[in-house]
Amino acid sequence: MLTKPAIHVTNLHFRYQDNGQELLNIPDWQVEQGQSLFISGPSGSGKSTLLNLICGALVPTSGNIDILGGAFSQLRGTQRDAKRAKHIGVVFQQFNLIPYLSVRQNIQAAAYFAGAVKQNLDVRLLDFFTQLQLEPALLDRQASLLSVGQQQRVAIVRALINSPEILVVDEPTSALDANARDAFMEMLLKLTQTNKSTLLFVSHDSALAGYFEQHISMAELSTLGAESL
Ligand SMILES: Nc1ncnc2c1ncn2[C@@H]1O[C@H](COP(=O)(O)OP(=O)(O)OP(=O)(O)O)[C@@H](O)[C@H]1O
Repeated sequence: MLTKPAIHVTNLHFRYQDNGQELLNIPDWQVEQGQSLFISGPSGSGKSTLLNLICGALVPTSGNIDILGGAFSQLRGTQRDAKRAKHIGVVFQQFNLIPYLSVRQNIQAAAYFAGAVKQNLDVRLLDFFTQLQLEPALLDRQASLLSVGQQQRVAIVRALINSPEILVVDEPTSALDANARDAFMEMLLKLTQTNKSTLLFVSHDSALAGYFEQHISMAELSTLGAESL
């Protein structure tokens, strides 16, 4: 059975308004559903920018990004926000938890923005906490009081709580030592496989590529489909 690609990028060009140079030029690129993909590239090559475009925090200067077979980057802001909340989980480099809210409130906020506060939210929360070896008592702790490792795991729970089809992860291991990094990667891969999510993971650390089914560099992305233009 043919399934629609999780992500389809066509003729994408991107430049920051206050920075004249074109940063991204991706002619034609698809990511299939369920795939785990590692995107590497040196610092400044546009990895975080690409993820921000895919999750709709930025819009292309020109070109299109479709998500799950439907328009995404072309949608108006609120529609795009709603589609992101429903279908895309994001783990940022700095985790971006809301510091003055409790862990539970941080996760509930993500469920709320997806438009469906699921009845079994608490059950799912506790299940994730068990899998990630997080104490349930942490649920009522203020997010600013968590250790870096705890913040990272809570950020994963928040990203996965709505069972998104697509999980986008930006360099989450830079603050970890080698053992903690390996444990984190195994946990992330296991959770995304259980969830059957498409995983996009960016890092400048090519040592992590072995965890993924596919690996592409930012330089290769710029040439995909170029011959057919
Ligand atoms: N808001 C912005 N306005 C203007 N330029 C920006 C902005 N954000 C990033 N840039 C520039 O765009 C380029 C790509 O940045 P980006 O953060 O996407 O790269 P990266 O590959 O993720 O880097 P790193 O591995 O260091 O995180 C850099 O030159 C950066 O200075």
